[in-house]
Amino acid sequence: MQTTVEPSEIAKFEAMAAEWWDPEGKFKPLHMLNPCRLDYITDQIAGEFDRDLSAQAPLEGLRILDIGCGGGLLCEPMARLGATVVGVDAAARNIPVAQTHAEQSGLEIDYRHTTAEALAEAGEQFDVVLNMEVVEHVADPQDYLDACARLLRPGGLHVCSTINRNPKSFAMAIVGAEYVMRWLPKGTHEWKRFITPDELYGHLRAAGLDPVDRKGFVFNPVTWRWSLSDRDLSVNYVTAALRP
Ligand SMILES: C[S@@+](CC[C@H](N)C(=O)[O-])C[C@H]1O[C@@H](n2cnc3c(N)ncnc32)[C@H](O)[C@@H]1O
Ligand SMILES: [Mg+2]
Repeated sequence: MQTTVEPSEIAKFEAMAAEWWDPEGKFKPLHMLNPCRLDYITDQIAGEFDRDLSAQAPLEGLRILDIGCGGGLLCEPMARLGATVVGVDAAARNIPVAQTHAEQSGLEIDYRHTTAEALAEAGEQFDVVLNMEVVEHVADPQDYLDACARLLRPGGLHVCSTINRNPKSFAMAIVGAEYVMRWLPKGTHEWKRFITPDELYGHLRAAGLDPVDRKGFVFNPVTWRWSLSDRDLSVNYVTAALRP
């Protein structure tokens, strides 16, 4: 079977699997980004599915796939909000780490070691596909996004974040994050795998989705916080797209 998994990329995540839930560990950047990206994700879901986020379990009844879920940093808050969550990762070692943490948190999440292609082949369908910080690690972004799009039911929402490709993103996401701040192990990201927002919109459209929104994730070194930006998509950014 054709696979969009890049073995050298998966090996990097296998080696870091034990650190997923350490806020000061190798996934510190994702822990810092989590509140900001959760705001974006929940707002998009609430808008698309007409949910009141102040309700008790606002995402109840929604079936959400977190593709490339890692340790489950997004699966857990989604499950807490009442969604039925399937977390899938191509790195086998992430799965027991995610499962153990969910059990300790008293959450029921269906974690699986598989791929988007295999799920699509099996005919699985979701209301929402979360695809956060994965597309810059796959073998072929278009083939991968084609499979992700097939996993959405008509009217479904696809949220996808990645890193832009330009001199600034090289300075910030690679030199800054890996060499200066040492937030990430050296070699975590390859600049040539980064994707511009227009390229990503092109891939999403080619996969049969309608892009409806994109925003930047911007880090403020003074407040030490991430926030959403309408204008600055120069490094980290997120998109929302719908399956017609
Ligand atoms: C940077 S991490 C992001 C984890 C999670 N989405 C988050 O944002 O917290 C990328 C994850 O994607 C997984 N991955 C890479 N390529 C994949 C593929 N083709 N299919 C499924 N998962 C993949 C890696 O194993 C890793 O766990
Ligand atoms: Mg990444």
